[in-house]
Amino acid sequence: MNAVELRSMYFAYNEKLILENINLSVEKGEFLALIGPNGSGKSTLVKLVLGLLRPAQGQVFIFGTSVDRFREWHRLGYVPQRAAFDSHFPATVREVAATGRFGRVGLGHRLRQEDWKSVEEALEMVGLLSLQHRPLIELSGGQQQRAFIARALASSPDILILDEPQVGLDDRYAYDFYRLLQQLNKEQRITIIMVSHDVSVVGQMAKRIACLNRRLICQGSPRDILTPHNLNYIYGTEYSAVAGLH
Ligand SMILES: Nc1ncnc2c1ncn2[C@@H]1O[C@H](COP(=O)(O)OP(=O)(O)OP(=O)(O)O)[C@@H](O)[C@H]1O
Repeated sequence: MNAVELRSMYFAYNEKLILENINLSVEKGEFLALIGPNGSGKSTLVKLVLGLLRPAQGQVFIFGTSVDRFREWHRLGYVPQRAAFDSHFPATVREVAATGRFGRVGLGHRLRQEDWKSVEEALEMVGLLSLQHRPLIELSGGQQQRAFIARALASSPDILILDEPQVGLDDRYAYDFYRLLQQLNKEQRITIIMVSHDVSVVGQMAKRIACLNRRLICQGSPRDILTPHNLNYIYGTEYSAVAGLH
């Protein structure tokens, strides 16, 4: 059974076609990177997988169940684009991470000891346990980013979806962060779908890459996909030169 499957999926905003005939399967335990130029529909595709948007045509399945009938949303952890965060949210790091647990226990229910244990484990994983009682607004941008990753991990998800998570992370944390993602994928078998522009990182980490530009223009192993020809097509010549792929 696939973790995620999109079948002949179309999506439009106000009659403007954004995604066209998308067929994409993500196997359980896979690490898939989604790349494509600005405005190519990557975040939109992610929102369709999360059930936040509904396709105009076609189907989305999560663990074999159509999104219309899927109820186990706590099995999906989501780290949205940084711009979507409200960094003035008046809460501590621990409280922010704990909000991720409510998908599992249900809103309005109290977190029990084992739930707090999962929250603390998530904070430990992202290296924020020692800062857990600090207000989020007192943290650096990179630390805030890690707090939101802890929130996604607090529900012990089977699928982790990250939309350009590296934006705002400085190099030191980016390295730890990518190591963490690999650990989660390899040791805990969490399926990862990551939207990223960082071609060199994607090439090292992802098992498979899908390139989007309204349609799915190619998918395959990093070796097959990250060719100068494809990168020129997706991003233009300068980009592939910067990425050192010539
Ligand atoms: N709420 C919305 N209403 C109307 N159009 C939208 C909306 N959100 C996104 N779009 C449009 O849909 C297209 C795809 O946007 P999307 O954010 O999915 O692209 P993306 O590949 O994630 O881009 P980026 O790399 O810049 O983050 C863009 O043309 C965008 O302007």
